[in-house]
Amino acid sequence: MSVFTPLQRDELEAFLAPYRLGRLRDFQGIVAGSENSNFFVSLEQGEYVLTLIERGPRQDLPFFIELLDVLHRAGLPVPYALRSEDGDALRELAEKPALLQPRLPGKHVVEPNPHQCAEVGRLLARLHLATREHILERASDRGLDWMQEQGPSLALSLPEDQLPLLRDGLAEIAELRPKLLALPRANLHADLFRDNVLFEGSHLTGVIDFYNACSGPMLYDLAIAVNDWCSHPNGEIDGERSEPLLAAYSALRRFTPAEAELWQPMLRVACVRFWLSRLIAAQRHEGKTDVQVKDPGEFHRLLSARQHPQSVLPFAF
Ligand SMILES: Nc1ncnc2c1ncn2[C@@H]1O[C@H](COP(=O)(O)OP(=O)(O)OP(=O)(O)O)[C@@H](O)[C@H]1O
Ligand SMILES: N[C@@H](CCO)C(=O)O
Repeated sequence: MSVFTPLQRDELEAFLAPYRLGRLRDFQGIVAGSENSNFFVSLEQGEYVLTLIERGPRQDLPFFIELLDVLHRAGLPVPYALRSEDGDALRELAEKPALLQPRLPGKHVVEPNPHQCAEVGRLLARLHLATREHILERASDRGLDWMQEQGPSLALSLPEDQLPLLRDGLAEIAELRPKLLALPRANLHADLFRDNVLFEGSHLTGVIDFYNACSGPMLYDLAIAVNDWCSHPNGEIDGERSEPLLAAYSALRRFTPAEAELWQPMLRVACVRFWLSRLIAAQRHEGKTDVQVKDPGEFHRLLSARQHPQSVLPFAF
């Protein structure tokens, strides 16, 4: 189970008291998730999620809190940091930065249908439209520079037959970097996988885990989402799911010609990013049975399949 920092009931009760949400009924470590420690917390006044931040620079936490406040005010179904009676959103528990957020309803979908994919496209467009006029600047700590820095040494850990694909991916990123960075920008979720979205039936009820959020090209968010939501097991894109996702997005924000031109490379960039981060996580947690480690090989398959165009951006709509 991915709870890196176990909690005692009395330390949790002391932490929760300043929120004035009533007595602690129950709490439980959350198995899903691989980066932070999360707990479902049941209090007299409702259901909440406590997150202990395990990774990443502490100085960025005010950015996440502010972004979620902006998105919450824009009516998006996101968690946001509750304030203690002293007005503090970011506190400390077990020597880790800690946030208490409302628990959102719904469940993750593993095999999304076209309607759910369209909901994801709409959600992303709303996120981008809510932030693009007043972008909260934060460079991704897993952006293009990070890929260029980490890629070559991680490539050495790969089986020889996978090496050329990663090397080509990194070379393409180096070549296209100025064009990618010139694309229209907003705030991005930058990790919109199925396990970060909640649904009740076909209704999208929550988007969680904004700890990779950053500022950057909006197209990158689409590429990350299409790769995860719309891929067949062999890595190829399923048009039955990608078309509704992209069409629902473009109904709210039209793609530009530059975005249409860079769509295929952007899908590959998003593959490289998660291939690398999964390789790092697999090395870091090797041999541990209590940490959820996602398969890096999935992004090898996706990147192989992305060598040939399978999806077109509907920019001419
Ligand atoms: N606000 C919330 N409402 C409902 N459930 C939540 C909420 N926050 C987290 N969860 C649950 O906790 C799980 C883990 O949360 P999260 O994805 O944020 O963890 P993480 O370790 O940061 O994950 P990841 O591995 O995706 O980076 C989610 O899959 C979800 O089931
Ligand atoms: N969503 C990521 C993990 C968190 O960044 C992945 O599936 O590799």
